[in-house]
Amino acid sequence: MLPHAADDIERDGKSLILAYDHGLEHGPVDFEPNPDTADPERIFELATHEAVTSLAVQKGLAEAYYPDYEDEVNLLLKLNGTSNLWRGEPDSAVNCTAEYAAELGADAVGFTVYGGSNHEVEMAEEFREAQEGAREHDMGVVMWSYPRGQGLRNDGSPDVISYGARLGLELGADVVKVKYPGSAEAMGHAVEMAGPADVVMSGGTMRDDKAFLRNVSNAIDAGATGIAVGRNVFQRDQPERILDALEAVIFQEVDPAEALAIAESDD
Ligand SMILES: O=P(O)(O)OC[C@H]1O[C@](O)(COP(=O)(O)O)[C@@H](O)[C@@H]1O
Repeated sequence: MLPHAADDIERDGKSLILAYDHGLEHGPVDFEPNPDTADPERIFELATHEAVTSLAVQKGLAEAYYPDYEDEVNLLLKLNGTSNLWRGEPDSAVNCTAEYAAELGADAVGFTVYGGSNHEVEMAEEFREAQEGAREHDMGVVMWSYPRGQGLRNDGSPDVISYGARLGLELGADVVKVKYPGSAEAMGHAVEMAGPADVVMSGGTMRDDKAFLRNVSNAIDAGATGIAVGRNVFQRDQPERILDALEAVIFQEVDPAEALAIAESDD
């Protein structure tokens, strides 16, 4: 087996990926709850929090901001992305090569694959190029494995999410990012299907602290190695506080209630 290529974006085998590709994927609406977060500088600063094992951004933000943060932040460069202005069958334009990601100092590359979309075949071919390019440059590969498309009735069902986790393993990802399937049991199945690939849960839309941390804790108990989270951190009034709590849940495997108490005592 290949040496674990994702070590550079993990801490003790666990990850907290701070995702900040929302300006492309969803647009400015995602910054409205916490307007300061429209400024990428705020998020690069946030990514220096010790809980964060990598920051996932698109090429444009990496070019503009990463040179000032390369000593403090691990870069996970997304190589494809789509805007919310696109109304077609799920697809994602490749906007960066693995070679250029390496030139920008990336520790790993990120790539979205919409299994089940009418564009699945070309997306898998594009992923091949990204994955093999990453191997040449010793960068880890993180797949955003989000099955969806007109042929899929329930893209949030545990079976579909487990299939997405397996796609990551089959196509050569080191880390597969999947939506939380709703229970620890279902997450455990996804983890099992991913075999040696690590599975991280996606953050999702804003939840209250306890419900959110409970899902993360269940995912960790089920064998997930962490989370890739955006809105559930940066849309909060105090993003650092939830990072403190996530650090306790993910890396110390502390119960969510205790993790929140720790975060409050740090205020
Ligand atoms: O395609 P969707 O479901 O709208 O979500 C895409 C977004 O979700 C993520 O995968 C995770 O972000 P969140 O934690 O905010 O859900 C982002 O990287 C991406 O922008």
